[in-house]
This record gives sequence, C-alpha cells and structure tokens, in this order.
Amino acid sequence: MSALGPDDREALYRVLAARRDVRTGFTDEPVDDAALRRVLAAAHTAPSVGFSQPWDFLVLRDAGLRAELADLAAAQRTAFAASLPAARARAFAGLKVEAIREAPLGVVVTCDPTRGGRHVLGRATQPRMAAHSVAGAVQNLWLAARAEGLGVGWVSFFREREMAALLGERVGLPQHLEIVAYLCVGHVTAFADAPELESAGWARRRPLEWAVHEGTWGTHVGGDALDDALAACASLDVAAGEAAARERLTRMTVPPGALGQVAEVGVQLSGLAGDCPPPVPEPAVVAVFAGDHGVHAQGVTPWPQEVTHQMVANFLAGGAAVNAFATQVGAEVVVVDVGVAASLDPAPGLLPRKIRPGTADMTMGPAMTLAEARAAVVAGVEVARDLVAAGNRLLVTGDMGIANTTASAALVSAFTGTSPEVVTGRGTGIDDATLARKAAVIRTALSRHGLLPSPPREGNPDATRALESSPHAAADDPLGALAAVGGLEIAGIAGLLLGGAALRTPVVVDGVVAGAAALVAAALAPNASQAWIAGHRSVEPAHTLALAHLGLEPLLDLGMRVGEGTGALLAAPLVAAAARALAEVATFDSAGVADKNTTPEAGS
Ligand SMILES: Cc1cc2ncn([C@H]3O[C@H](COP(=O)(O)O)[C@@H](O)[C@H]3O)c2cc1C
Ligand SMILES: O=C(O)c1cccnc1
Repeated sequence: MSALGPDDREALYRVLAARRDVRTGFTDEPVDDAALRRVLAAAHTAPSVGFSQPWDFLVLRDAGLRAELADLAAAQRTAFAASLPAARARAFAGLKVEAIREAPLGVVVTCDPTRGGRHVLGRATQPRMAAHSVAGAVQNLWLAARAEGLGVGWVSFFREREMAALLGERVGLPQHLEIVAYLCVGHVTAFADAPELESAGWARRRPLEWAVHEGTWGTHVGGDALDDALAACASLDVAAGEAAARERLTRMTVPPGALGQVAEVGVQLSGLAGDCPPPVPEPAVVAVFAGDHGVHAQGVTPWPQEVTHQMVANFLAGGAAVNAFATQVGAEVVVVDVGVAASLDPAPGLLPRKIRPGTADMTMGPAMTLAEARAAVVAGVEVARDLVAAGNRLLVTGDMGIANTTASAALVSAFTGTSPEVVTGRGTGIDDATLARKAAVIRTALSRHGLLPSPPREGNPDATRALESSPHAAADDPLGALAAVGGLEIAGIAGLLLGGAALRTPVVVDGVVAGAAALVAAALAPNASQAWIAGHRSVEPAHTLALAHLGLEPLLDLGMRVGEGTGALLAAPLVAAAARALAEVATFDSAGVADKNTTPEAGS
C-alpha cells in the first residue's frame, strides 16, 4: 500500500472538521450513482469485530415509504417534546431533527447480530461489538459523503422495532436485523461551520481536556477538575460586562434605580457574560445533591435516615416540592447521588456519583477523609460542566440528606466564627430538647476537630452571642473543615458552585445547606461568588449568617425551610427577568421618551 504523506493527513483532518450532521438545506439534486457507490464502498471498508462485517445498506428512494417513516419520527418527536421542561421545549420547537422527506435518499444501516455464526472472534465475549462495528461503518460513510459534497443526517427519532416492522412489511427487512442508523443523504445548500445543535444553543462542545484522562481517571493535563475550576475562578473578570450593564441601565426607560435588586442581578449576569445584554439564563436545571450523615446517630433529627433515599425516589418520580417548583419555572431536575447510604437503581435523571455511602459520625472522628471530600467537590464541578455542556444557562443548587442541617450549621459556625448555640436551627422542625442536643453535638464535633470558635471575651459572658474571633482554622483549610464536619452533598454543591463560576455560568444558591457549601467554596476561590445569586433566605439562623459572611443579598424571603432547591428555583424567573429587562427595555433615545435631564424645568 502506498505511503500516506502530509497532504493526505491534512486532507483527512479537513474532512473530519468539515463533517456535519445535516438536517436542513437538502436539495432535490439527484445523487450520482457512482458517488453513492464510492460512499457505500467506504462504509464497507470499516473495521468490524472478528471481521464479521455485520452491516447491510438498504437504500430507500421511494417518497411514499420515506413519508411513512417520517410520520413515525414525527410521533417520537412529539413524545420527546412532551417530556421536556418548558424552557427546553421552547428551544426544541425551533429545531429540525430530521429531513426524511426532503433528502432524496434514505440509507438504512443494519446490523446482523448472527452473521458468521457462533464463533465470531471478539463478539462471543462482547455481543455489543457487532452494533459498534456498524457505527464505524456509518462514520466511514459520513466522511466519504462529506468528501463527495453530500450531506448526511443520522435520525434517531425512531422506535427501532417499530421501524423494523414497517420496513419488514413494505420492503422485506428480515426481522432478526437491528437497525443501527437511518441516514438522510443528499446534496445540501451548505455545510455549516458548527454543529446545528451548537449554533442553536441546544448544547456546547466539551473541551478535549475534559475528555482525556492521564493515567488515572479524572487526572487531566494541569490537574483535576477542581484545580481547573479554581484556576478559572481566580481569573474571573467581570468588570467589562458589569460596566456595560451599568451604562445601559442609565439609558433604559425606567426611573434611575427603580429596578432595585433586579438591576443588580442584571449587572451580575452581564459581568459573567462579558457583555450586555446578557443571554436570558434559560434553560435552568436544579442539581439535587443527596447524601447521608453519620451524625444522624446522635439524635439530631426525628426523621429516619432512610428518608434520604426515599425522597430521592420521590424526586425521580416527580413527586417532591422541588419537582412542582421546577415544573412551574420550566426547569429540569437532576439528582446526584454523592453519598446516599443505600444503593440506588439507575433511573432517568439520576447521576450516580457516590463517593461513599454516607459520612461517618463527626462527633467520633472526621465525617470523611480529605480525599473523599475533595472527590465529592470534584464530582460537583464535573456535574456543573456536564450540565452547562448540555446547554443549561442557569444552575440551581439543591440538597437532600437527613441530618444535613447539623453538618451545615457546624460549617457555618466554623467559617463565620459564630457559636454553635447561635447557628443551630430547627431543621425539619425539631423540639426544644432536640435543638439543645443538636447544638451540643455540633459543639462537641467542632471542638474535637479544632474548629470551635474561641469563647467570648471577658466581660461578654453571653455565650449565645456571635463571637468576634476570626475563624482561621476553617478559612485556612476549607477542605479540611468540610471533611471534618461537612457532608458529601455539601461538598458536591460546593463543586457545582465552583464549576458554574469557572464556566461563567450563574448559579442560584438555595438555603442553609447550599449556604454552608458556599462558605467552603468561597474560602477555596473568593472570586467565585461573583457567579452566585442567593435565591432566598431560609429561616435557619445559620443561613442568614452564611449569607452575611458571603455578602450575598437573597432575592426572596418567604419563611421557607425545605431545602431541595425549592427556594432557589422560585428565584429563577427573577434572574431571567433581570436579563430580559436589559435586552428588551427600550432606551430613552430609541423609544423617543424624554430623559429627566432633557425635560424642560417645570414652569419654564
Ligand atoms: C420529608 C422530607 C423532605 C425533605 N426535603 C428536604 N428536606 C430537608 O431536610 C433535611 C435536613 O433536615 P434535618 O437536618 O432536620 O434532618 C434534608 O434532607 C433537607 O434536604 C426534607 C426533609 C424531610 C423529612
Ligand atoms: O434552609 C434549608 O435549606 C433547609 C432547612 C431545613 C431543612 N433542610 C433544608
């Protein structure tokens, strides 16, 4: 075989970069038979498991049959649209997902899982390799088509058996075959520079660095996801976007200052976007981090620990308060298992990222190791990355973990230097005796780990007053404090807060559990709080202390104490409105409204 030279290499990379999944712009121009033959021959040269060549190509030209297939796809499109949260559904309505009628050719690529009999090398161990081999043939076809100037769109809006049955009836497709791909093939008006779904804002490309692991999982060139997020947060510069927003606010047709805190959110969003107006922060997703707590054994809550995992099931079934509020505001709900003390079955919307099944009892020893705390933070950063790459423009924190207001109060005490008796709240609603025990448990744990704020100064014997000592131990070693008295879900939320900030994506912070996580995250990366918006003020005393320490002003104060992300979700529409106002409120100039400065003085 002749050697390949630099020109060949460049040509290959050019074709790879120029390949697009095309769904728009197919023309009627007939496809040249010889070109189609070359494209199919390219597909046929693909590698396959045990050289089994499990593919076949069914070329469909009949417009009537293609119309029937298009109807099947349309039904699946409707079903998918109905499953989407409102903001996603609006975006989806504008997307074209198939061109079955428009493209002059349909190529159905099948897989025969029985080809070659019993002893196909490799497939005997891994049956899925047959279909994977067919996917390689599809990729060859796609690249060759691009080189021939033909567009290809791979349509997945089919129930595979439904399509196979139709093709069986109409054109004799053997029913033991699997359908790997339906490809729309034809000439197109243009090949776009970027994927259609990227241009439409549906999803973003993950940087290559996220996908390449060096030696051990999670190690990338330059460190892990947390190292990367901290570096990005350190250089987070919001000045230009904020200045542009402040300037625009002076010209908008509202009295100066009249938008109050909503204007401040708009300024913050512009800072993050680096531009004004900022994009409307939709779609939103609430990530409910779930984990259990060893300190539950100390009787700090009347609820059994199993409620954590029962509530996770409730979130996944759509029956919790967070689901109702998410539906109302058009957001998606995902649940991240970073530490539930039960093994959870896979379910749509569940992200399995368990670091350990619940923490240890913080009064007996550290709740977790430093490595576990860090791993849970990394998991949170990675969840933020995945959710932003999936096209979300607003992240919302959520939590579930029976006894987590104990861990949260302990962290707030350590980071703000406030005594346990002041920070401790009633959580899910505990009686006076349990409240006193909870504060004592927190005091014991903090003391054990060298995190107890110093006692009040002489002459100030009131132990319940906020203490004035500076909380160096926690601030100097935030991950150490998190490991000692924190929780896995708190660590995960801290990661989400950092990951969002690193990607210049706003994060709406929920109640006391998120507040505790934000203290950890802010100690790791002070700049990151520029990306955070306090959704609400929880009635838990520790939350108010945390917000004050962070300098965050909550948008809502509704007397809520649920957690789960409920308070933050209710604030999401306010955040979106702040961005929309900057984009849509006319300026005095453009609307022809007289500015205060140019209005003639009364009586003149
Ligand atoms: C049914 C139920 C639903 C909840 N949803 C959120 N939490 C909230 O309450 C728990 C913390 O409170 P504590 O520290 O007092 O145990 C967390 O799971 C938190 O998410 C709930 C708690 C319960 C019982
Ligand atoms: O404010 C919260 O987030 C909260 C309050 C009580 C219980 N769980 C969470």
